[in-house]
Amino acid sequence: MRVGYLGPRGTFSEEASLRYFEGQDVDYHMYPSILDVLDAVQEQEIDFGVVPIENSIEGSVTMTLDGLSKDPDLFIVAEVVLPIEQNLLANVGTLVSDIREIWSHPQALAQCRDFIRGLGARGKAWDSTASAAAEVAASGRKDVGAIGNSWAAKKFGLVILQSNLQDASENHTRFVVVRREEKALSDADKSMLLVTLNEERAGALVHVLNVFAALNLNLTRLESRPTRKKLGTYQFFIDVEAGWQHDHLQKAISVIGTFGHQVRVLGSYRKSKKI
Ligand SMILES: O=C(O)C(=O)Cc1ccccc1
Repeated sequence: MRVGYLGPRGTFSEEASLRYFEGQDVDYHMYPSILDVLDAVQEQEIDFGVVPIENSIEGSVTMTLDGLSKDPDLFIVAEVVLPIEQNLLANVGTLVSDIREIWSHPQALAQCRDFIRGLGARGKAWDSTASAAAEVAASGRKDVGAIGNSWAAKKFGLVILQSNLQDASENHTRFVVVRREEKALSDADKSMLLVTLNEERAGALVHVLNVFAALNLNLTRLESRPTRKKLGTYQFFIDVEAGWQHDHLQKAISVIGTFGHQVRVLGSYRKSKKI
């Protein structure tokens, strides 16, 4: 089975993939961006893609949400929640006080905003934490550092100047495992829906939410993203504690449909246990 994730070696996405597929016969493929992973699933270059979707400090990975909403063939079949420990990585001989720039993935920079400001350094965005680490190593510079996984330090010959430096000690990222065709798992106990309202009218969202409440369906997340059609218009990503085949969820989807709104099931899977 072919599994793709955001590379190069040493990303948090790699860690999530290895943990989720541990013990299985897997041929791993790395891609330079999250959108490339989703495209590769869509084009069936790989069977599964593993992408980050949400972080406890910084919130949604908007690139993933937008990629999922754009592509009607993608389906989430699992989630993996990983503890994230951010580290300051640098070339041997670098002093923390000499660091002027910190390179990393935007999610990692955001998780360490206070730390970076405290150093008086500037952040610079790369496609992944590990690509930032690789670039720091290749540059040989002693006035830059990278923020990332301790695995990346080993892979690129960097030293860890400081560990566990994210702005809140509790730091978890939820990754999702995506495949192309729908595969409804009979033991799924959680689903992700994408609701697009057909009109803007007072109470439209409340009516949708009331359907879930009336059917005793617990919502664990509600995230809005712009429709990209007009300022002030949104789509809603809704996580529900019920498998896709659950009677109540089927009923909710059909009732919301009768209101004229669009509902797409983005995935259905078993709730992750924290690793
Ligand atoms: O860049 C990485 O290592 C990723 O896998 C994306 C990411 C960045 C920060 C936290 C979790 C995932």
